Amino acid sequence: MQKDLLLLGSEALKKAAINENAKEYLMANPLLFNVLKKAADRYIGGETLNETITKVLKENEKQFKCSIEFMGENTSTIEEANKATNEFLKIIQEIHLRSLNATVSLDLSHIGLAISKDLAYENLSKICNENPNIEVTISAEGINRTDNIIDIYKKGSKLFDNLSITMQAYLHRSKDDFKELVKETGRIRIVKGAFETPKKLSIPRGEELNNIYLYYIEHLLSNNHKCSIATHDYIIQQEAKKLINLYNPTNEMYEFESLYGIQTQQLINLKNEGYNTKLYFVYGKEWYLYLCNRIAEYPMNIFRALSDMVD
Ligand SMILES: Cc1cc2nc3c(=O)[nH]c(=O)nc-3n(C[C@H](O)[C@H](O)[C@H](O)COP(=O)(O)OP(=O)(O)OC[C@H]3O[C@@H](n4cnc5c(N)ncnc54)[C@H](O)[C@@H]3O)c2cc1C
Repeated sequence: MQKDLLLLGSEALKKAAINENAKEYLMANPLLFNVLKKAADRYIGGETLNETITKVLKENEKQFKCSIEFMGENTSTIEEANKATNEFLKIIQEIHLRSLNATVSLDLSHIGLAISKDLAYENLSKICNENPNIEVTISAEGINRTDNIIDIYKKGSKLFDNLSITMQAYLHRSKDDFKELVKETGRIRIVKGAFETPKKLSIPRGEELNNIYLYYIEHLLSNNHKCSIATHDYIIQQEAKKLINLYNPTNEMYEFESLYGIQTQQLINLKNEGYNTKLYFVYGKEWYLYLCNRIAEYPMNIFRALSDMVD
């Protein structure tokens, strides 16, 4: 009964997240905006890069490496895609200027993929070129974009050593994609996968998915290929620790990566045990969708959000 109610709440949030009218109404209402923003603050760097840098500096002091993303996707005009690209360039400049222990993450559809593959590649090239010492990781998006994302990654990898990619373990096609991705030297971030995908194309949450996730991680660690273990799943983290202890990779070869504000204690424990850890920060004005998604994927978070709102 309780589970049904939580699932119902989760479905409602997923709908609310993509309902433009609801979003506009909430954003235009200062009272609601402030209350929701309080709940979002747990999960985001802030609305601006400066706010995020303040949080990143704090986490760096605690020995967490960080990843920074200016949130957004599906940009529909060249002007917006170029504007987003400039923001990513600014992130890279600030990382360098302030000596942050941080990298950059981005959605290719934020910098032009929804308009054209060439535009996305051109903008990605500018971002990678800005500072070859700062890693740039391409996120995984909906399955309709996977081919283009992999093509762009492969092309970019020939020129940029600082380019990395994210692969979704839940997609059946990833077994083949993986064989292609390991031919390049960039870090492969393994995630379970967040997008709604037809059942026949993906593996649901459960043991089969955890096993394939760990198969990818073991393959990467045993072949000395850079990887990121990007999950909040306690069991996977524990199993990955065993693999790290077995293959003994050097520091830069692996990292445990979590989204800021989610199961942080697990990441703190990993760090205290001596493993490399990284926190993923997103920032920007589009936090409403991000907040809804973080609650919808783990409905118990609704109670945390309520508590944040009245705090
Ligand atoms: C660094 C990073 C980058 C990512 N990039 C992408 C990407 O590019 N493309 C993409 O499709 N997905 C991406 N994701 C999201 C990912 O695909 C999963 O949807 C997300 O990580 C939740 O799955 P999980 O591995 O934690 O396992 P799940 O099986 O979903 O959850 C396992 C356990 O983790 C905890 N947990 C999970 N989510 C939450 C939450 N919101 N709040 C509290 N506890 C939670 C719970 O204890 C849960 O039982 C990324 C995730 C991370 C950490």
